[in-house]
Amino acid sequence: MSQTNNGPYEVRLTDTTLRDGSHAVQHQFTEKQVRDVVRALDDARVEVIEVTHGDGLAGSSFNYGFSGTPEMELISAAVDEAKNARIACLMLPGVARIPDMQEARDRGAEIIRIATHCTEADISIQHFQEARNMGFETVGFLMLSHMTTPDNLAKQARIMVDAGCQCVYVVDSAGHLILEDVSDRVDALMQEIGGEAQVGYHGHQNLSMGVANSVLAIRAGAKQIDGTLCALGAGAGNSPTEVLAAVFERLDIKADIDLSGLLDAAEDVVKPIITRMPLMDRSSIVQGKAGVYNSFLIHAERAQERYGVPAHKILEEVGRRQLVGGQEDMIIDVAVALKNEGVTL
Ligand SMILES: CC[C@H](O)CC(=O)C(=O)O
Ligand SMILES: [Mn+2]
Repeated sequence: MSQTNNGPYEVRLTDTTLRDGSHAVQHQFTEKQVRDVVRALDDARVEVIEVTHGDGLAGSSFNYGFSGTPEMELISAAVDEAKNARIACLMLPGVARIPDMQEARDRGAEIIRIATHCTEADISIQHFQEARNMGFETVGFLMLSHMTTPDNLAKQARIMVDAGCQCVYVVDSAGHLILEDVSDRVDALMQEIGGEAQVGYHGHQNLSMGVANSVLAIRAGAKQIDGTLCALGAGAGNSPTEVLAAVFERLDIKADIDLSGLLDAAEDVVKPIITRMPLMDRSSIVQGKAGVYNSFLIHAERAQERYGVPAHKILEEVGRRQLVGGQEDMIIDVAVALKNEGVTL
């Protein structure tokens, strides 16, 4: 049962338009776009801006999709452009390696966010230790957090904190969590690590819950919240940063953000860049309902084109099989199996 902390609440917003939003533009952000978005976010007093390939450092690959511009160049441009904001990078152990973190650090990134599946925190231990040695501020991402219980999630958070992590996020990678699903998880983490580290929340919009879930996360003790401008992100997109800021103002949640600057950033800087608006459509709602990793949407759509099997049917079966990040190739298996069963467009 969730325990609600009494306010007033104070949070740090991390904008991940230039990392999670990278999925929505097929990893084709240009240096100019990165500079424009960083300048707009920085002017609106956003404290942390994440810049990396959508699948994290070294994500540019045949499997995940190649970057249009090398991410290290984008990181340097972001560092150069930001006057006050600090630049964060995300990495998945096994996709990126410790030297990749070092290069991001050398280029001026100050925060590293290390992501693992929600039951696999142990693979991040050496990365947190090394990150602290490099002088990074550290954040842990427990992805697909709906796939384990609040108690187990708290045990995984403990592993990250013991390794040197300073804030562990409940990451709703599938946009599957609803209300108390979030506050119960944040609460469990607060009880386990609250005295030593912060708790954060990263939401997706599949079931239209990103902003409401963020508020409940804050009321349960979360101090770091993620969003993206115009909700630009994998699958259905993320909790929109500009909506979070507006709701925070209404609820007296202190984030020290310039709301009108953020609205301009969303409308005038990010909207014109978007080639594909994140939508709560059939496929992404199915993802939210079935608990499917948002980054799988593009892969399922590609499989639809290639095998003539509807993407939402593929995603439903992916949910049934409980596939997790890193198993993108299994989407092909699912498409072929459904085709053989006669499931077609
Ligand atoms: C590549 C890491 C992953 O996509 C992190 C994230 O944003 C999520 O799980 O939602
Ligand atoms: Mn995400």
